[in-house]
Amino acid sequence: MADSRGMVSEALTISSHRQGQPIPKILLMGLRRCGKSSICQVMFHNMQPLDTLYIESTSRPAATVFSSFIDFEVVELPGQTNVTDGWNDDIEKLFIESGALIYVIDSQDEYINSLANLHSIIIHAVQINPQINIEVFIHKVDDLSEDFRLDAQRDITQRVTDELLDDGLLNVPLSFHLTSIFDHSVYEAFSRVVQKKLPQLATLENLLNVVCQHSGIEKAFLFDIKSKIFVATDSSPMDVPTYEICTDFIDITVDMNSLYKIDSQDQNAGAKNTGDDYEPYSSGQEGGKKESKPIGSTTRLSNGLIVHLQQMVKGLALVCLMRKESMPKIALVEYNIEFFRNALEQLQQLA
Ligand SMILES: Nc1nc2c(ncn2[C@@H]2O[C@H](COP(=O)(O)OP(=O)(O)OP(=O)(O)O)[C@@H](O)[C@H]2O)c(=O)[nH]1
Repeated sequence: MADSRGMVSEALTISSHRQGQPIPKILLMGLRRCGKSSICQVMFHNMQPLDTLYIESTSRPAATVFSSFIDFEVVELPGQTNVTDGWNDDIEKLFIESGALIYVIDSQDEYINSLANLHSIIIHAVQINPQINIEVFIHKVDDLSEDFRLDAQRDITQRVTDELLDDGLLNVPLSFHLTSIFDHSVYEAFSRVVQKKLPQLATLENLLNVVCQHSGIEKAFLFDIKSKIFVATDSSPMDVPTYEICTDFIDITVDMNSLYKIDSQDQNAGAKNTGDDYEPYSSGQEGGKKESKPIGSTTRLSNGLIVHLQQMVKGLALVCLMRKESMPKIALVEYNIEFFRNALEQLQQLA
């Protein structure tokens, strides 16, 4: 088995590059069995949460390219990797290339060792790259009651920040998220991590605000269809049920879309184009992309709300919720969304 330095070197070797530059990384770290591989498999490889019970322990670094508005590479380091074990150029390079470090803590286990490990990693990481966002996932909270979750979050936050204060580190960009692969929390947390690294976030949010205001839309999300990470949303308040409705609607639309998938021969014959539009995530390699074939769908929920999904650029979809009164204006909604799509295309070209 490779030692820690070997692991770090290997993580750099498997990294992807675009136009000669390394793709910005999101590091995924944590002690063994804390749930790192499960998060990656569920989010980026469509694994069912219960199937993660059979995942074998990771012994080598693994990389997944997350291709969204801008590209990221999620690099998982095996639990036994000790990046604080001596200093070398590879460790420095790894932290410099990383925009965020997600540290996963198993909340169902004794977390004292995790906190000590996290502390030494933060000290190293911020020394090398003060801009790196440290994102702590307090994970596997599905088995904890609401009170216990909040207690765990309070306790972990307090201990981590106190220790950093003792070391004179006051301004570490540090966030804490309660997560589980058995609900939407891990998607929301990952979305927040990605959003912090999007230079275009403010522009995207403003654009979404304008679309909502002029189209009678109550809430709009710009989702990455494959991972269900939302890269932006408008400024109206967000609640979990709304988010869940939108992500479930993506699943339904994609499933329906696959049911009525038309093969390339039919397309050549001029058949209506409703096929699958995105390729699976590549594992650290740039894969050949299929041509984009937009998907879209609208439905009315039992509570009267309308959900509308329209695919935008690069595997992104706009999912919005409207009141039924907006339904007669659906042509206007689509017209405004078309403007939004054009703006996205322009932003993407600038990126
Ligand atoms: N209850 C619960 N169990 C989870 C969750 N996420 C992962 N697990 C379980 O935790 C165990 C370990 O998950 P892994 O993903 O293999 O952990 P890892 O951090 O990749 O482990 P190493 O590869 O050894 O470093 C598996 O049995 C998962 O089913 C979660 O959100 N809730």
